[in-house]
Amino acid sequence: MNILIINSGSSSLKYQFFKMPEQKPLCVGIIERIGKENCFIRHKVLKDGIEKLTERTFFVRDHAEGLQNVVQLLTDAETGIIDKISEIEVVGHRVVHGGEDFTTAVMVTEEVKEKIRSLFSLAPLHNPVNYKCIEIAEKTFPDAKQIAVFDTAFHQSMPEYAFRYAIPEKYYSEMRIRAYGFHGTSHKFVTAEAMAWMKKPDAKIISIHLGNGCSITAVDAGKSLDTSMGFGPLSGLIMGTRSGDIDPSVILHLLRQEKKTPDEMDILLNKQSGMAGLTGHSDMRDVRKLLEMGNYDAELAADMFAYRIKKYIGSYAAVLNGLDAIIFTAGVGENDALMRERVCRDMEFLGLKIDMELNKAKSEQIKEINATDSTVKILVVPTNEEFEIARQSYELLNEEPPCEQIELY
Ligand SMILES: Nc1ncnc2c1ncn2[C@@H]1O[C@H](COP(=O)(O)OP(=O)(O)O)[C@@H](O)[C@H]1O
Ligand SMILES: CC(=O)OP(=O)(O)O
Ligand SMILES: [Mg+2]
Repeated sequence: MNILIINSGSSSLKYQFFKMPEQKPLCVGIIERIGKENCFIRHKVLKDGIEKLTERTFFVRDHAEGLQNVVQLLTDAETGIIDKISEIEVVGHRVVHGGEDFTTAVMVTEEVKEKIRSLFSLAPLHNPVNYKCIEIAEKTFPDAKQIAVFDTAFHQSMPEYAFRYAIPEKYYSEMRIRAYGFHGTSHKFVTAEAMAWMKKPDAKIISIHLGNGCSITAVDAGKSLDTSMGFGPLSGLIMGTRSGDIDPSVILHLLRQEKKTPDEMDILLNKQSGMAGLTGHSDMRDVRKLLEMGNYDAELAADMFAYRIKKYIGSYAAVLNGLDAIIFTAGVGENDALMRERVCRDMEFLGLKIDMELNKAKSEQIKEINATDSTVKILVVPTNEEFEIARQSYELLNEEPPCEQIELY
């Protein structure tokens, strides 16, 4: 079975083409910094045992334009992996918000699309883009089955006392206002990898996903118990352009004082806050350059970013009543050793002690970066949401999981 996976994040579009059930990734690609001047595509194809890499800086306005470029690359004689569009049999889509309705992968139907549309305002940086990609895929690959895998699904195991908000009950019973949690596909994948690596299926793990969007999850024996994002992907950690946790009185004050409209507040909190609001840059690589120049705003923002994560680690260690490992994953978590060090500083009381040298070493695989006398493991686990979506899509169509995991690249 040939399956194309499309993962639209808030700053990127990632895609992979797999042969299933072998789980062989024949093409892996990413478009980064969508909508920005220095937008970049990396497209890697494995053909006849030879790896071929295409990289270029170009400009795409949005994810839809990005996806059209991907389709061209996939079918191009030089860079492609298929001769005909009809060779793609299944398209698996990452969809960020699925509300309470989805706990597993589903076939995309008109009803599912309607549900995704109804959640646009709760995940404004994601659901509209995810929906657009589904529409483009339906037109481009008319014979393929379309499958949706939701970020929210993994967190449906949270207990009610964790997912409810302390507001009048009718807002839950009538309007389903509760915490849903996001990045579930990533948290599920990296914690499963870590449990297998530690040979500990009952491990208590804190999974820290630091991309453009950031979230942290307490996972006990493979089940999500609590997570930092809530009703939408806006609360919790400080992100590229999102504020994370903020006292609601600030929002009320701004609505009253500056007579902001709900849409203006939406833009302020989702697009103009976080690292962008504090330093002028949403991309941690740009913030890192400012840090190297000794910029005060960047130093403060990096301290705030790390401090927020630290607070959640303490709180989730209490939620889990123990801790076997913490995991760093996603763009910042996998690549920014200095940020990992800043987070893990002064955490010895919790049994967390980082090894500076191991932390600096580059690796494409899972790596342990804790000191030998750290009682809690500190792991860097490369996430692979596309792989997890491919597995879940295969399982949906075949009612059984694909064969055992093969080596990824
Ligand atoms: N080498 C690096 N050092 C620091 N940050 C990095 C590095 N590479 C990527 N990043 C960060 O990762 C972020 C993107 O992460 P990613 O998980 O791909 O995001 P998303 O899926 O949310 O679009 C970028 O904003 C960038 O700040
Ligand atoms: C939910 C979310 O924030 O996703 P991403 O980090 O991919 O933007
Ligand atoms: Mg992402």
